[in-house]
Amino acid sequence: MQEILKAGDIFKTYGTVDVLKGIDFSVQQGEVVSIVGASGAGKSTLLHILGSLDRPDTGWVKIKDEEISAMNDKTLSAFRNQHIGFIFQFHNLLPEFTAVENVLLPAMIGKRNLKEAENRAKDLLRFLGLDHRFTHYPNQLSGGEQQRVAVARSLINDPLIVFADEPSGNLDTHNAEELHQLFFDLRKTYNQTFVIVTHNEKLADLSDRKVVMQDGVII
Ligand SMILES: Nc1ncnc2c1ncn2[C@@H]1O[C@H](COP(=O)(O)OP(=O)(O)OP(=O)(O)O)[C@@H](O)[C@H]1O
Repeated sequence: MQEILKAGDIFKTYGTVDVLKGIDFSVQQGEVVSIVGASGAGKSTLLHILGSLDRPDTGWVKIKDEEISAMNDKTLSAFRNQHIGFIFQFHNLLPEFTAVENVLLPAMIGKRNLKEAENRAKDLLRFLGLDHRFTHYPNQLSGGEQQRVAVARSLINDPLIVFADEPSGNLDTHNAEELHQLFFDLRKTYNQTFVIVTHNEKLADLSDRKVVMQDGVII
């Protein structure tokens, strides 16, 4: 298996709080890795740094041999749009855009071929069981469906890796389990790599690897 992400010696302090205290982390292509641990352990902070949404105070992050932690903001922003997908607890869909249009947004920002992107958006929505929802607006979709649109949006640019922060935290048990199954279906069909911060023990147990954090370190 090929290593898709590698990070080392990551430290992060907010004010007087040492949030991350020397983290080493790696992910193989096609792996589904869960990061678990008590509230305040530093999971989201780590995820944001691995996903280039925040920078470490010291340490480095490489995605497919590109040292993203050394990139300037402009280069990093382009790399992020092209190669990294995100799913958050709240889907953050734009209410005035349809399901397909919401999925297309990262492709529009990245100035992709929009006809191709639209076909991919529809393929992804079909894969996620939303073939009958292309022209629906977010307020016409259930919570589980809205989150599946957000999953499709995270995948539109065919990212190397998707980072998810509590993706099922806002869903009931049934919808959460459906969403978790979709991550494994996407891995199986597209060899998609996921790093997921979760408090959901079932998802963590199903993952290929469960990384446990406590007080800013991996235990
Ligand atoms: N932007 C910030 N400014 C100041 N402190 C922050 C910031 N972000 C996080 N922290 C602090 O860093 C610590 C770790 O936060 P983080 O969100 O990474 O934890 P977590 O393990 O994801 O927790 P949870 O499971 O509750 O989401 C907490 O003490 C938090 O208050």
